[in-house]
Amino acid sequence: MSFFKKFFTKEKEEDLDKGLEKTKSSLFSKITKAVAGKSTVDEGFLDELEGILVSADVGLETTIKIIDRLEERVAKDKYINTTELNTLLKDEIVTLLSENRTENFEDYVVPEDKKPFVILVVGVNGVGKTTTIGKLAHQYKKNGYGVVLGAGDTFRAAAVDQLQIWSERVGCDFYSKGMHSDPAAVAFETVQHAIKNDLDIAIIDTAGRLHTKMNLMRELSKIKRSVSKALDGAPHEVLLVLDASTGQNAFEQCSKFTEATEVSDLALTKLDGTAKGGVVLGISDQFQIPIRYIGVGEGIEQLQIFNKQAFVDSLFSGEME
Ligand SMILES: Nc1nc2c(ncn2[C@@H]2O[C@H](COP(=O)(O)OP(=O)(O)OP(=O)(O)O)[C@@H](O)[C@H]2O)c(=O)[nH]1
Repeated sequence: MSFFKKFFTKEKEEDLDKGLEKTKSSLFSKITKAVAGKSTVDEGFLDELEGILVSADVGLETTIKIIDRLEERVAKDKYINTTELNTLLKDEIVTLLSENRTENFEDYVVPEDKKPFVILVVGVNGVGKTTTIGKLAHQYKKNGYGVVLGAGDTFRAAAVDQLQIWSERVGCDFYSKGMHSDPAAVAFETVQHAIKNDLDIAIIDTAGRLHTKMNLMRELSKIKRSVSKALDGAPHEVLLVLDASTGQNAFEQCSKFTEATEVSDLALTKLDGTAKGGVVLGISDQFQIPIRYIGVGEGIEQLQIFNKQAFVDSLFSGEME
């Protein structure tokens, strides 16, 4: 059985379909309507498509890329009926996602030679950072890993408390030095805690305040330095969490964080509550950082490993019949 079939259960597929409903009805049903009955791809259609993609927060640059490619393919392949055009569009979107190193990765697994595997989670307040950390810890625990959560967002009492609640819910370790403690010290000691207790994974929360780029840069590099002092080669993953429903704001945050630190992976949350699912395409294209996870609901199981084919299939599903 292929990985895709084994891992992508019926339940997950339904979650994804439901999670993408709003994007689907705003973005892709508009596309399908524009496509319907067309036998040539003319200027008018391309203009219409451009407008639809831009309004779904795909971003202008990425939209132009998609349109250009479509034009090229259509000229080359001497097109076309409606279903073929739809397939071409799907192909181009999957290709675009592949070019951005968004490879399908298999299950919640970390390399054996990196123990503890240290994940630094960054992003502004309210994007779903704590929830994403909790969901991640849950998945790793389910796969038999020992996990500790480090409360590195020490600026708000609620952040520390919420993380503790998640650790209790998941049944994993929790490390905190309380509110107003030095986040770099928390990060250092969380890694030490993992080493001492023979744990496999340390997931460290950070505050990610965006007041100035310099401050953010200083804060994150201090945390990174202290993590690498605790364990050579760590952090192994810097995960930036973005709220997909904020559309263009998510682009801006991604830009600020990637300027401030090296981000290795992205999680896009709250796709279920938004029609702006197009940001997935735009962000992965513009920043060339793999999208690793998508949040499709508040439930503990509703953090999915991003699968580009499943994503595109779901977006286009139920259309064109
Ligand atoms: N619908 C939906 N809600 C989500 C998702 N991810 C997180 N949320 C909700 O978003 C809200 C904010 O999530 P938090 O995890 O508290 O966000 P945070 O970034 O840690 O923000 P603070 O803790 O407020 O700093 C919560 O109500 C979550 O349940 C998602 O994928 N879908």
